[in-house]
Amino acid sequence: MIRFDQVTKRYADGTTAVDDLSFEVAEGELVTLVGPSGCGKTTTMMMVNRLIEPTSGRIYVDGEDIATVDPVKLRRRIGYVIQQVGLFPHRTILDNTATVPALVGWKKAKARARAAELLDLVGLDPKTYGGRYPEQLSGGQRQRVGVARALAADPPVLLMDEPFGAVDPVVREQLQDEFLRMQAAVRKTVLLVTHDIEEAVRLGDRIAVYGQGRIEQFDTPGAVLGTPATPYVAEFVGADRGLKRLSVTEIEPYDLEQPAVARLDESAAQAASRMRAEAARWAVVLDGGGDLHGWIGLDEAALAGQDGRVRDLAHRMNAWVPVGAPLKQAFGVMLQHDAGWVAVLDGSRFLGVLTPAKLHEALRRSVDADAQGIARAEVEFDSVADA
Ligand SMILES: Nc1ncnc2c1ncn2[C@@H]1O[C@H](COP(=O)(O)OP(=O)(O)OP(=O)(O)O)[C@@H](O)[C@H]1O
Repeated sequence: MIRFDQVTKRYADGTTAVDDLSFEVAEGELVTLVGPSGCGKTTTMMMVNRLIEPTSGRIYVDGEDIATVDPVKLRRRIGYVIQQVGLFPHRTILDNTATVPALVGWKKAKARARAAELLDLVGLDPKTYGGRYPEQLSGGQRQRVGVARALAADPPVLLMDEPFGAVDPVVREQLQDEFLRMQAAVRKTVLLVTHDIEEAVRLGDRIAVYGQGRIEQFDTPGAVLGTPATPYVAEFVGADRGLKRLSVTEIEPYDLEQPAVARLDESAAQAASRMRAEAARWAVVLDGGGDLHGWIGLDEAALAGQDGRVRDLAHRMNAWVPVGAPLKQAFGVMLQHDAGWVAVLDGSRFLGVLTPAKLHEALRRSVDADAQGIARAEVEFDSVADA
């Protein structure tokens, strides 16, 4: 959908901002451009909507050489989101959002209806926020309006330059999540510039890691983290690679441990004897269909004995995550509930639990899989003890 063919940009003072760049972004793909300040990310992006012209080379959008397309017409097909959102201070949020459709000649009512729909899409109720002015919104809300506005004319391509850079980390994570949900629905072809490798990893289908004016590696987040192509990339990806990997490694059934199980309809004594046999101090409580009901401790089960029912003694289990969620989420839930383990569910069906040791093992498996170029399920090692 977007193709760079040997593109070089040299500024008048001799600075080579982008040097012989070739890469391709597929339709519906989200590619993040990441690298240190001054490496040429913004220059790359601004050449796509012809705010900057390349010195040599060609750029194609949807198969068309953009040098032959009128820049104004080109920009109508390309949404642009920047960090300083640049909303018009004297126009309402609704009118700000409707700017581009109005420019391209939509009727006012249609443009506004579209704007309201988009505000809704980015999580701002148009009834509440549509009539406000930019200064009456928080930074994060303004950023969302910026995204809504860029999408208003339904462009197939979206360029985003540090779109979440101006907000605090908590809001940023929230905006990133919302953006991913939205992108799953609208499937734009997106180029997104960031200097934050964590953001690049969370958002990108693929990541272009920039060195000085060049792409050092262009690959999936897992590959960039797992097998950096050059020492430079390894350095950039950083020492806390394990932590970053937590956000991209998904929980699989083979990562899980099978704990002792108590049945909802059995007696506490039965449950206690099974826990003793398995040297377990607690058991998960499942119903007849294998759905998670909660958990029960050995001591309380033993104390209640024959007269106690598991059903009456079970505690609610709030520390759970769906299978396929990133390890980071499981880790977060563990910390949030101060729990030594989290249950992993497929819908409501119980699959197993993730303990800190299993989490560590899953991470190691992921590192080894990338190093050996095989699937994570195929990695074999003995136990966490020899890690
Ligand atoms: N108009 C210009 N004239 C001369 N040099 C420029 C001009 N614009 C950018 N540069 C230089 O080109 C290089 C790449 O700049 P660019 O803005 O693309 O980097 P970036 O990776 O987006 O950086 P940042 O993350 O700081 O925004 C830098 O060395 C910059 O100083």
